[in-house]
Amino acid sequence: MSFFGKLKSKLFKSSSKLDEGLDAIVQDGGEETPTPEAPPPADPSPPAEPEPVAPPPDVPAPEAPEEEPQPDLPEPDAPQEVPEPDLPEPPPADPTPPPPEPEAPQPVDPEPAPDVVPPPEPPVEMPPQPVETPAAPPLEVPNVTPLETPMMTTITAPRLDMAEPAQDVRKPGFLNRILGRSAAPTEIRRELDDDMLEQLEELLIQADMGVDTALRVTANIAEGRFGKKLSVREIKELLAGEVARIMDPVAKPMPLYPTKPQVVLVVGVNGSGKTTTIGKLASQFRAAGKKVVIAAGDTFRAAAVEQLQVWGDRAGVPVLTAPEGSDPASLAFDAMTKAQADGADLLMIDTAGRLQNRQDLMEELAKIVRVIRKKDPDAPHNTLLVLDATTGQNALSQVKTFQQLADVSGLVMTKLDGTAKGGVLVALADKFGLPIHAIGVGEQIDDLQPFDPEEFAAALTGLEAA
Ligand SMILES: Nc1nc2c(ncn2[C@@H]2O[C@H](COP(=O)(O)OP(=O)(O)OP(=O)(O)O)[C@@H](O)[C@H]2O)c(=O)[nH]1
Repeated sequence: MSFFGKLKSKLFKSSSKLDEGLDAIVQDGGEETPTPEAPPPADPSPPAEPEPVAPPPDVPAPEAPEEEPQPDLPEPDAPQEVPEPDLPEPPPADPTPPPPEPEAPQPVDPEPAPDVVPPPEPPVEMPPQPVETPAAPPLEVPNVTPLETPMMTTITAPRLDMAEPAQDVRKPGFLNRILGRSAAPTEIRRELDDDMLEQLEELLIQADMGVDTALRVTANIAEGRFGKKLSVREIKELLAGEVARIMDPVAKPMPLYPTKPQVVLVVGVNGSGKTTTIGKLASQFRAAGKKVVIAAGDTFRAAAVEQLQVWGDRAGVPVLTAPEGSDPASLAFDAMTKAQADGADLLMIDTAGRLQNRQDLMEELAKIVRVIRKKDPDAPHNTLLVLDATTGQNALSQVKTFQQLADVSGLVMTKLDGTAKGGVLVALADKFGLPIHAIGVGEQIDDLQPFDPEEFAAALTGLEAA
């Protein structure tokens, strides 16, 4: 919940893009319909109405959840014994289901009092959910097991079968009452047809999910729902469910092994966030009690080395450097020797990211690997590819390229904060199935989070926390 709030706010650009797009799609040809059961939008009171269907007439119905679907009969409450069919007094010309009592102050009031008394009920629209304790453990620091258990999600995938619609934004609250509209909760729904599907596909492509993934996702959403009327909320839930389903298999923290030192080679194009990510990871591992050594393998750029030293200081981890222009493989060898001598748990090796000269880079990486294998034939134990989310679809070609250059074992996606291209992560998962170990959501040392598919899906689609 706390993490969700943080991630959601970090991913606001992606989610608002989808949000706005979905609103526009549903409004385009959609029509206002009463919300099926109109549960009160997330409020602080104990929910009293467990009944899934058949909204009670107007009575607040404090308890006594009617057990059968007949809404017509006015509750056995004292006051209105009168027939009064099912239409409550504020009839906003609806189809069938009686509008479920506009201002129903839910929990409290002992007596009905139809709609006279506007209860104070604060006009909460979005749940405030501001501060939150960071809670979520940083980057999984699994213990010594080759195949870590992600420990994070318990797949609560928002299963949707359109029966659990609901608290769509439009809340018939205070303002409506003041304006004299008794405002039965309504929401716009649009029938799912070819046209709408096409618009959805388009929107997902724009959100950087890629054509193939967008087509697959929309096809899954459409399955069994063609011709049905869907609200924005329902579409978001369906979408989030699909995204989570794709992402779930790849959400894996970086595995830790008993080997000492475990060698982590970090690759990626210049500027993707390698240095920053190494610093963040080193800090998290150190906080978890691991002894870490960093090797500044991008010896071609003095600035890169300096930057890594700054991060090493922040993380409280030693950084081994070599003179500018020296052989990175030789530095890696020295670093390996030192890490072994020091009994370090982890050796993280930064590398250059000059894709302009792919051949040179390939040889350089291959040489680093060759050299460290003289010390440990199994090294590197992880090869992390760091990708910048703001590059959108370009991240896909970077994965392809680096898979040719190195034996990529997992991904870290940086800069998910402040980009509208977060959907590319879905495309990556769908296309390559490489483990996503962590996501970068800012420039601070603690802005690296474990990847949680459900939270990511909810944040990406703009779904409110349940
Ligand atoms: N907003 C945001 N910025 C990030 C994130 N990760 C890295 N950055 C920024 O991206 C820029 C590049 O990050 P570096 O870590 O230097 O990237 P690099 O891959 O090491 O780049 P080179 O040293 O040029 O190879 C820096 O300004 C970082 O602060 C992130 O998750 N969010």
